Amino acid sequence: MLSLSLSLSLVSHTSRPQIKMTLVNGCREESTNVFEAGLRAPSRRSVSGSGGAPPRMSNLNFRAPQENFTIDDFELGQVLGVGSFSKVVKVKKKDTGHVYALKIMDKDFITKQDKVAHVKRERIVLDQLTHPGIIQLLFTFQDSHCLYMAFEACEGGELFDQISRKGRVPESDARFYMAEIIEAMEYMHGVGLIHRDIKPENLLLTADGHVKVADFGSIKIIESTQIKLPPLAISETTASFEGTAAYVAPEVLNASRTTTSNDLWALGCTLYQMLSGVSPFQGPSEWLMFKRIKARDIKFPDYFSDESIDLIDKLLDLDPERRLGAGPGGYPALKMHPFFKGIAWENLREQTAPKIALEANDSTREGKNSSDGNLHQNAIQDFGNASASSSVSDLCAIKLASVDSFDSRWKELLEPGESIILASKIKKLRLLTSKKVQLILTNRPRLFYVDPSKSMENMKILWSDNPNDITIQVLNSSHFKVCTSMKVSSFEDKKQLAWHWKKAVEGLLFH
Ligand SMILES: Nc1ncnc2c1ncn2[C@@H]1O[C@H](COP(=O)(O)OP(=O)(O)OP(=O)(O)O)[C@@H](O)[C@H]1O
Repeated sequence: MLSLSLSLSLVSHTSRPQIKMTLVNGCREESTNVFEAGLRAPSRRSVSGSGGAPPRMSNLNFRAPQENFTIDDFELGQVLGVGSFSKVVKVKKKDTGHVYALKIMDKDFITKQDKVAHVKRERIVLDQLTHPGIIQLLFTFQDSHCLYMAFEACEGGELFDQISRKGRVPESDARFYMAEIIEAMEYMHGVGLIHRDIKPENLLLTADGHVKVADFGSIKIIESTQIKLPPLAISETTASFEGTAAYVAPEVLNASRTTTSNDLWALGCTLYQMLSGVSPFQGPSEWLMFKRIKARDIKFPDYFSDESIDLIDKLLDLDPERRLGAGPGGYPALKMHPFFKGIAWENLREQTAPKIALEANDSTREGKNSSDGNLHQNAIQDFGNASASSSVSDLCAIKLASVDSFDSRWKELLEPGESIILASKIKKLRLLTSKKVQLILTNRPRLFYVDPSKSMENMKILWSDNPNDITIQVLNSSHFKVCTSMKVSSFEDKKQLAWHWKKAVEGLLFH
């Protein structure tokens, strides 16, 4: 069993702040007791959508109950993901054996980061949503340090990881993922909710490969919404501007009214990224990315089919009112687009989803077909491994270690007991030139690089002595900076693993 103090320390590190934009209107909360009374929502009318009506919330009862559990009621497993202000860990309830994804948030940290409203909104909104394509909140609890939200576990990881691992998602797979995302978006928009952060990192896969939309902290509700939020939480959503730079719609940059159409733009970017491996408006800085978005400066690779180009083109319409799905034809028009030919919309969740690509070098899972249930079996077995391990950062390291392929040459560079967490051949950028180096992160922790064309002894250490003296600044999915008090070094990872580097380093901090 992992110690709680260890498991919570990582929460105080932001993992994606550089690309995530948040300009909330600054309401601070009087309390971090966001899971408690005062968030009473009156009962609602039923709503349309294939997931059925949100539950009625009479008399303050949350559908996902506030339990009196403690963290000791759970066996902790692997880290499933690290968010800007949370860590999500796979847990098993000791008495029932049920497995959940437990989102753990440090109360002090979310208060300091002004994220209380974000957490509260997510809790209240998720409680009212019922759709197979939306991550389900099951229960919450808290202790004096932390808030805990238990979700159904999406063992297949992020759609982002599938894109990274496959390089590009085959069009038939992208079609299926798109159909499932569209069904969930139709439901969300139908109940008057704008997600505002649709992107491959927030689209999670179940063990059998079906998509679920996650991360409802940035939502905004439209006037006719059927979602109930307490007055304070409503005001917090009206004067805010949130999202992720690469997927943000041009009208958002022009400070126009937020509409459901913003999510359709992000959906177009997501399809482009699935099919090409990269987002459509990449740029070395946010400013250049925004310039490209506003100019709709987009280039389609030769291998894109005509149908996919046409669909992306129509989702990335500069006019939000003409965007496919938002225009007069609404969702039916979007679903009838020729790209979706062959999709049987009526029973997507019963169909076999695309096969999940597992992490390279994952010997325990390799060769196993996710759809045969083995992934789930392995996930359960993870608890045994987790208990034997000494810290959450080790677990995070285990997850990240297999991101890139390792070469026995680098082992010569290690000290006894030291092992590689992440290694990749990437470009070290200088002012006018660049050179290819092997960047290596180890569990000591140590971050160094070597020039493979030169002697192995000639390693340059970027970080070793002071474990907390490092920040990884991600500029976009391929560019990042390693910042220590001594120097700043810039890198370009063509495999788009910038976020993996950040996650891997942060997984080693403060334990
Ligand atoms: N139910 C789940 N099952 C599996 N993994 C999950 C689940 N929920 C979240 N994760 C993983 O944890 C990561 C962080 O979760 P989440 O996005 O909810 O956190 P956050 O702190 O709100 O982050 P951010 O706002 O920066 O995206 C996700 O990107 C995902 O990889």
